[in-house]
Amino acid sequence: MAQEMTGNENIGKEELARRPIRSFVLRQGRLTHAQQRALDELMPVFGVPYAPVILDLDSLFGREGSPKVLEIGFGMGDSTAKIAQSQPECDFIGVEVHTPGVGSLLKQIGELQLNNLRIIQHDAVEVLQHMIADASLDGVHIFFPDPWHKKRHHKRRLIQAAFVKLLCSKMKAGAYLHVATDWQEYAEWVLDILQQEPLLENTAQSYAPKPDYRPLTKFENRGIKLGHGVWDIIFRRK
Ligand SMILES: C[S@@+](CC[C@H](N)C(=O)[O-])C[C@H]1O[C@@H](n2cnc3c(N)ncnc32)[C@H](O)[C@@H]1O
Repeated sequence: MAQEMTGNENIGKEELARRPIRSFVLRQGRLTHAQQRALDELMPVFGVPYAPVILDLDSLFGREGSPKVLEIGFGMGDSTAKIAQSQPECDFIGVEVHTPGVGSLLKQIGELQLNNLRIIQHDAVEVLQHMIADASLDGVHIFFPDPWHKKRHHKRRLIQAAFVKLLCSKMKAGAYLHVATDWQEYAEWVLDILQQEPLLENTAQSYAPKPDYRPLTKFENRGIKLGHGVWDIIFRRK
């Protein structure tokens, strides 16, 4: 995952100048038949269309008081599905822009019959701003966000001070924010930004041990065998 997306050439210079800086570049991904079928059949059931209207999360999941966890950038959704399956008492909202990933997670929702997971296919910044009520989240997962290695691309990194402030406003007191990355320099960047946010406190001295609920991805397993590191950073909302 410490692989930089190089799709900038897909965006016209004018468009780049006009639009706000985003943490992703939309690429045309190929869909498998199974992903397409899942999109056709399950998106109407488990997808929440983007609209600038605050969601009532209890009615979205049809139950009151269950912990609500938001995941940003779930990729192909393998960890998301495993976590939702292992924590049936929690409700999960996964946000991702990449269509094959959305299809992949919908397919897993169907196979595993997960009722505690909903998907929003849209920019997570706008979802947070316009769809998530203040102080409504019990947890936030951001696993392997695009590291945007090059210095001139650092402004595209999802984790920025203003974004963290936005997240804090949506988190309940005591809620957790869990970021994992395999890029050491991004880990240091994240740790530094989270430490500077007065509404957050670190749950560890610096990096946290990997909690059991975050599954080891195939990619991560391979990396560990090659001696590569993964850093978990877990802060709590005061
Ligand atoms: C490197 S991938 C990691 C995927 C997954 N979390 C994993 O661990 O395999 C980062 C993902 O974040 C998504 N992403 C980046 N910025 C986003 C945003 N602002 N809103 C929604 N998704 C975003 C990208 O589309 C990409 O799929």
